[in-house]
Amino acid sequence: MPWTPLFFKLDGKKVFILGSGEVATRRAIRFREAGAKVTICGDNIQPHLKKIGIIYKPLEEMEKLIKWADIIVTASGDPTLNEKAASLASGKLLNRADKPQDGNLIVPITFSTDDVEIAISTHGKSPIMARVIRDKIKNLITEDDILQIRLQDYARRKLKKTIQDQKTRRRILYNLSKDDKIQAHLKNRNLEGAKKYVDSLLEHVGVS
Ligand SMILES: C[C@@]1(CC(=O)O)c2cc3[nH]c(cc4nc(cc5[nH]c(cc(n2)[C@H]1CCC(=O)O)[C@@](C)(CC(=O)O)[C@@H]5CCC(=O)O)C(CC(=O)O)=C4CCC(=O)O)c(CCC(=O)O)c3CC(=O)O
Ligand SMILES: NC(=O)C1=CN([C@@H]2O[C@H](COP(=O)(O)OP(=O)(O)OC[C@H]3O[C@@H](n4cnc5c(N)ncnc54)[C@H](O)[C@@H]3O)[C@@H](O)[C@H]2O)C=CC1
Repeated sequence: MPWTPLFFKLDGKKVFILGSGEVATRRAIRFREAGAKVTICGDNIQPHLKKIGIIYKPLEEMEKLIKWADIIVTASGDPTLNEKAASLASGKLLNRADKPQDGNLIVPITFSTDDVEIAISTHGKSPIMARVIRDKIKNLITEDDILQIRLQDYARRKLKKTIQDQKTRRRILYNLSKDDKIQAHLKNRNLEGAKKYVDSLLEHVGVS
């Protein structure tokens, strides 16, 4: 399988989107919300996109814009035009919304909270099923899991400051993740109590 999932920091990245229909608009909003500089070529200019800083350019500038961009999205309804843009984008990050297997970037369906982010792809086989599976997984994540993430974050920050050896930090963190008293605190939604208990445990190993 030539694909691997990654989380990519889009802040400041330059994105060129060909097309201005449903899919192009969805991509533009998603990339813009992640902090990218987004330019679109298309005939369906939408004022609300301009308001969030998405720039519209005429199709004649496509070649120049593809050179400028870090990421190119082909999402027009014209297969020949999409093909042309894709060939100009050779060597760059390319999302073929129209022909996924010919690009090198797939936009997965996601679900995120402050603490966890989940992305699902069916390798372009069924976006509808990607959504169904995303919703199933979403329902499996409990409040305990979220609190446990916050507690691990608390403990590992503390450990990183005081314990040099990563393998030792790892062992302690695994133990904390299985600790019955921590789990009881988290069941009672008592994150502060769990943190205090972690503080007391860490004091025993010389971490304060
Ligand atoms: C490869 C990918 C493009 C990429 O990487 O950019 C891709 C490709 C294609 N989708 C097509 C069709 C549909 N896509 C949707 C919906 C979504 N599609 C999304 C992602 C992706 N779609 C990527 C792969 C994700 C994966 O790997 O699973 C979602 C998850 C995210 C998003 O788009 O933001 C979003 C859910 C949004 C939500 O639910 O919130 C629906 C449903 C609907 O519209 O209601 C339909 C109609 C039903 C159907 O066709 O299944 C066609 C045309 C096929 C044809 O010609 O008939 C192609 C091209 C092709 O397959 O050739
Ligand atoms: N990734 C995804 O989730 C999906 C991908 N698709 C694929 O993406 C393509 C676009 O889908 P939608 O946005 O739903 O279609 P749409 O019909 O809403 O938009 C197509 C856009 O392309 C523009 N366009 C068409 N021919 C053009 C030309 N010669 N020059 C300039 N602009 C031109 C149209 O003006 C329009 O803005 C589809 O052809 C399909 O292959 C379709 C549905 C979902």
